[in-house]
Amino acid sequence: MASEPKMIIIDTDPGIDDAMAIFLALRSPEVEVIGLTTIYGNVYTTLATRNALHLLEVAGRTDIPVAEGSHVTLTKGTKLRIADFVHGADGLGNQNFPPPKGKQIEESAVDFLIRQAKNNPGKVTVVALGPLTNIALAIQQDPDFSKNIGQIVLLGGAFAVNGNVNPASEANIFGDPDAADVVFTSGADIVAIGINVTHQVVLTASDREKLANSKGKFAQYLTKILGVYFSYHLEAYDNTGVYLHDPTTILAAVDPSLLTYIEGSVRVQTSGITRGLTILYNKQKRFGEVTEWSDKPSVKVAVTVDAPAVVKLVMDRLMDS
Ligand SMILES: O=c1[nH]cnc2c1ncn2[C@@H]1O[C@H](CO)[C@@H](O)[C@H]1O
Repeated sequence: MASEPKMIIIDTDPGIDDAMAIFLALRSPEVEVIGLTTIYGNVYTTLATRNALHLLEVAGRTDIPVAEGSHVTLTKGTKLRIADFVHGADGLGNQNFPPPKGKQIEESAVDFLIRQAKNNPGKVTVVALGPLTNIALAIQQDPDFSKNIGQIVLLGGAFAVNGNVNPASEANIFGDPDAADVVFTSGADIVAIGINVTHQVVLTASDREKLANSKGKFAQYLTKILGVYFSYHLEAYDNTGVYLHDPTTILAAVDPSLLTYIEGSVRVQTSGITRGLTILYNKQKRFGEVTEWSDKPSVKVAVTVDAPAVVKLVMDRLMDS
């Protein structure tokens, strides 16, 4: 294990699986969470900030700053698609938690991301668990951001499989396809974890039972909020388990060897019925014409995952808390 933990910023829209992911990161000695930045997606940004503060209070980690992110898409769109039907109206399984005592920092998420990357060049990993608006804004506002940021590990895309918003599009990319295209073509070191991979990582009803029976503080909390997430998976997929999208993405940052990757350039469809579609060009053919695909930087896209190892790590770390 590396002696110095990797600094990570989690860009998040909590979210039930975000809550699991944040707790998992806090229980992972390989990484040090230096901040949470918030975004819309599972909830609106204001509620994402409130939930991020609440989760840090539950974890006893109010030393970690929360910076509030964008309320609108990169193109200033305000018609957001919020997945309250997946996570509950409060984003955390309709539990009526009290409002957090703490507040977000004055600095915006974008300024926080830019500053942390600049102060620690090559050292900070952003784990992006929602739509990519904040990251795209950082790239646009600071020409050095793509170089300064160590790595961007993002949950997004449906590579050669159907989406979860519609057959074409995965939710985080659909939330801001313009931002996603900016990020994928930025030249930063990018690892994309799509639902082609996260749909293989399932927490079963019996795993949930184990969480419920363990004494872990995080396990106890998650047992309460997971109900809504389980109901949604049963209703939408006839699945008695739930997909561990966000926890898998955190573990890709913690231990990249849990997954395998292919490299190529990724572009995102930004309009029409395939809006949000992610296409990987594996660069095996040299096309004659110069197009919007030519000379785009390569990124890594996850293709396989050691699902049993991921589920075991998630369970072990959440129960031992
Ligand atoms: O059917 C869905 N619609 C919208 N969002 C979803 C759905 N299923 C899961 N997520 C949320 O979107 C991310 C993965 O795409 C995850 O954060 C998950 O919580």
